[in-house]
Amino acid sequence: MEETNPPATGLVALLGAGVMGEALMSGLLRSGWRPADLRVSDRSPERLADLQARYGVTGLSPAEAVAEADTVVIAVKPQDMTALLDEVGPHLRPHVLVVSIAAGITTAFLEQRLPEGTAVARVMPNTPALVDEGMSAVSPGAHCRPAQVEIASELMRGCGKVLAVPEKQQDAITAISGSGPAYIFYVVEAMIEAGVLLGLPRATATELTVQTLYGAATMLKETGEHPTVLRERVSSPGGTTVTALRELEDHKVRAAFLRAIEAAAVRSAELSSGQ
Ligand SMILES: NC(=O)C1=CN([C@@H]2O[C@H](COP(=O)(O)OP(=O)(O)OC[C@H]3O[C@@H](n4cnc5c(N)ncnc54)[C@H](O)[C@@H]3O)[C@@H](O)[C@H]2O)C=CC1
Ligand SMILES: O=C(O)[C@@H]1CCC=N1
Repeated sequence: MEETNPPATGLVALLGAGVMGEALMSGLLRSGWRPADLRVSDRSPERLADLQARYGVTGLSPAEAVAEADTVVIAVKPQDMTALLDEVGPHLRPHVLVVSIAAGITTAFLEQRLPEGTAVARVMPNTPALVDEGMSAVSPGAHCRPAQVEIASELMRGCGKVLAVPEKQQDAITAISGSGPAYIFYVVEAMIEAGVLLGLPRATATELTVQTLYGAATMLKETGEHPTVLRERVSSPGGTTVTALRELEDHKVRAAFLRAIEAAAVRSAELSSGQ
């Protein structure tokens, strides 16, 4: 039989199979890992049974899941991290790589709660991983070798793009690309509401908005043009676009984005201290 599993990750344990855990797991399965390469754990037995039924993966307790794992991916909420680390720490294999995707949780936080010398990597992914269009940023901890950064990157490449970054950038990255899909969905909601306000059927307003977003994102990605250039091309002198943009400027929408994203980064930095 053809060997499709990238061997570097070895057996992967996923702890916490909620929104992001499932996105990552399904990305791995779509990109060559087999159900037998994965051990999955979730606090909710119903959730675990559902994932076992849909993906054919093996569901276990956290301690059982990590016992034979070469790579452990932790995808629980930051508030659940300490209890989980205490539970699995004694069961980790000596040369394991621990990859955490929890917002705000630093590699130092993880290293302090895991056996001395454990290799950890901090990763910030986002939900478009569900459709293989994720954006992940990977940072190594003190004991994580370059080859292990590559293993963490390989895991994330299963569902999108990956950047290796210094850890000091992670709070800003969490605020931009980690939380970013929510800001875009929020803008989309507002545009659809505006269409409905103008009398369009909701389905029509939705189709117009979603395709416009998709087209604009594709232009940004494929042309490599600066967004200002692309925006100016839409704005005819004395026309509709510039009239709308003046309203956005009057309502300080750009300043609101700056404030909002700054607040998200501050919140990310707070999460390691358990607030
Ligand atoms: N949702 C998002 O857009 C993103 C989330 N993240 C991070 O990913 C992590 C997970 O977030 P979501 O998937 O949104 O949350 P979620 O609440 O959907 O999933 C967390 C899962 O962990 C399970 N869990 C909690 N404690 C556990 C334990 N001790 N053992 C096993 N399973 C346990 C829960 O039952 C739940 O299914 C968070 O740390 C978050 O900061 C990172 C990037 C994006
Ligand atoms: O809202 C949160 O805390 C997580 C991290 C990035 C996206 N969702």
